[in-house]
Amino acid sequence: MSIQQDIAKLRQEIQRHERLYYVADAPEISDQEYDKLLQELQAMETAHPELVTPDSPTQRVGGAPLEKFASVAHQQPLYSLDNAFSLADLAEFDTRARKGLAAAEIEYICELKIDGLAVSLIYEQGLFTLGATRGDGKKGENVTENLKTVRAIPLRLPEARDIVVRGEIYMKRSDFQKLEGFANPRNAAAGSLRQLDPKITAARRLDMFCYSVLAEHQTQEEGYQLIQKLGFKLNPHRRICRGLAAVEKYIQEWETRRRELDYDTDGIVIKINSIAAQQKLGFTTKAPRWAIAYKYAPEQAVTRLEAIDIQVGRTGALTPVARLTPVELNGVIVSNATLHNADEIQRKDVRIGDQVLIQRAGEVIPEVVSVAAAAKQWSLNGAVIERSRDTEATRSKPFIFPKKCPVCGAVAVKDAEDDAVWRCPNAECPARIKGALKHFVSKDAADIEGCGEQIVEQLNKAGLVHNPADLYDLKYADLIQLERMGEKSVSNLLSAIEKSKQVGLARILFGLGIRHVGQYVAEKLADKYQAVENLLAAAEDELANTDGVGEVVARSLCAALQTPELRKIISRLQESGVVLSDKRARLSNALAGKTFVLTGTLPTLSRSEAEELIKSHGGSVSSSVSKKTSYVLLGGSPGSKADKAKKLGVPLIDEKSLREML
Ligand SMILES: NC(=O)c1ccc[n+]([C@@H]2O[C@H](COP(=O)([O-])OP(=O)(O)OC[C@H]3O[C@@H](n4cnc5c(N)ncnc54)[C@H](O)[C@@H]3O)[C@@H](O)[C@H]2O)c1
Ligand SMILES: [Zn+2]
Repeated sequence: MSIQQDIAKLRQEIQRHERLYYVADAPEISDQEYDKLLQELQAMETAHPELVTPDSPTQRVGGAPLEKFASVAHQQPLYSLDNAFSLADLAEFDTRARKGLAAAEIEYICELKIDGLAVSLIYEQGLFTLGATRGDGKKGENVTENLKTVRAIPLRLPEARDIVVRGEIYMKRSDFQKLEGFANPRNAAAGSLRQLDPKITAARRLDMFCYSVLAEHQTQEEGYQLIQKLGFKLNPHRRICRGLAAVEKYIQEWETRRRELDYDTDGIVIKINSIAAQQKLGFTTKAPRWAIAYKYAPEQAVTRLEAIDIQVGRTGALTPVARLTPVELNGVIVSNATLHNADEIQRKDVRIGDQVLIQRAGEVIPEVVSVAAAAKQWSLNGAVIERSRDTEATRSKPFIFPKKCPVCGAVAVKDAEDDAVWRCPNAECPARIKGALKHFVSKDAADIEGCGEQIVEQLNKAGLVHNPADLYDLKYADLIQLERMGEKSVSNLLSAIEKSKQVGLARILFGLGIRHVGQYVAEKLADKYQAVENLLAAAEDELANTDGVGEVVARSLCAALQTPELRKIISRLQESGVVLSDKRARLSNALAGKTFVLTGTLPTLSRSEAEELIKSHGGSVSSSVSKKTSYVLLGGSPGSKADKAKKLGVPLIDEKSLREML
């Protein structure tokens, strides 16, 4: 084959993966595999510059916009970023930039590279009027209605100005774990943002960090401070680094620290801080010359796949998990890896007994990347691993995805033909019951402290708890007989259960695990209906008219509320004294009569948690500082509210002092 044909073939292959990734939100290969293909193409084109075409993946950004949304032309293109896969690549970038700017040392700003998808937000006279995905960089999809459900996006700014802000939409790991069926949080974020029904987007709780603003300012950091003051959310971990050595230090520091974050990152973005310098260097067809993305190498290891277990979640989703011969992956012994779903197993042709390559990129749970039979050989840290499948001694067996739920034996079903996830449809399935109980007691729902996975299992196994209502019938005499339960733990558990009666309608509604009723929808319903009786009496079309609830949600909710099982549980909860009205649980009156204004990021509480905490102790929360404000609760990188408070002499307190007041 000629080099020309080789290049054409590789381009086609890359373009196919781009369509799968950007358009279908269903990548077939990992990002690292994709990056490798792109690097290969880049190397071939560098050797044969005459063969570069304008439509080559090395020359253009992203994927085509989906047709189901209206297309939006970006006023200024949304670029991609060039990559550095090593410190040597980075040094080259620094040298080039210093030459271009005739500078001895450059002031950079280093940021985490959030693994989500880029969007552009347009404000006119302070009003959020248009939000679009990046698309192919020049044209994106109009997803304004969906973006309006993202709480981190202000709908109106404190000033009536025209401004364009860009950033990354992402899904928190903790929220991703509550979902089933997506490969990773990025995928889930992209799939959630590109829903035709904004109510579904709302239920998924997306978040956003901003990283660019088209406005007048001298430095990148100044731009950030400007938009932070306007109420946008910025990642707090950015840092100004003077010179290459400082950048390298930042990169090293975050290599491990990023694991502690509640969101995936796939590298570090290094930008030149001065806007004048940025303008001087400009852009290539694909990316700015004044910024680069440093990508961390994924941690990989090779081991044997011993078995594939099927886990059954609370919604019945059957998730395959690989049991591995324990192996060390960057200091941690790993014995499980996710296989996502049946289609993934088939696509990768993963078989029991295979040597498998596992890796952990930004995420917490490692995944199976490929099997030895598919990649003829791998070289890993210098060692070459040969394929092993077909010798007599290591013959591996294809995995046949079970047609039945492995726990209860019910025949598995799919919600839709093209759905990748098989589900157990049996509401009485023990695995689903346990999953549902764990969900009910969890932090965002009834928040029964100390009632972890083990206790739930124990209570269920002992035949004491079958559904949420049973929890409130538990007696001291029942619990004290359980293994490992002393007097102290029994009374702690009982008082935690007692306390949970006051969490209010929204959380209990969420905790009941009704399909499509996430935290957001539950809050909207509680707001509108105030008491569970009103909700039970509501007709489907009335429910569908609720802010935040659409037809799909209303139908599933209405059907669920009609079932005698759920009605019974609700009435039993009520009889037990569980508050099923929106009256916020009053924990104390410590803050009665006090008004708080929140600004900046708090160390341990999210903004809504802080509001909740203040209200539950009798305080109130207001959005702007005035003479009537009692306290301004101050977090990291605060906005203009802090300045205003100082001017008016309103006391500033931190999270710790708030807790002390309680
Ligand atoms: N698996 C596949 O089949 C497949 C296919 C295509 C693309 N991909 C992956 O998609 C990515 C390439 O696409 P890309 O063009 O979006 O490039 P990129 O993700 O490497 O870099 C550009 C993007 O980084 C994001 N970003 C995150 N934090 C940022 C910050 N602080 N400042 C600026 N930007 C920030 C922005 O969305 C920006 O558009 C790669 O990770 C690639 O592996 C994978
Ligand atoms: Zn089952």
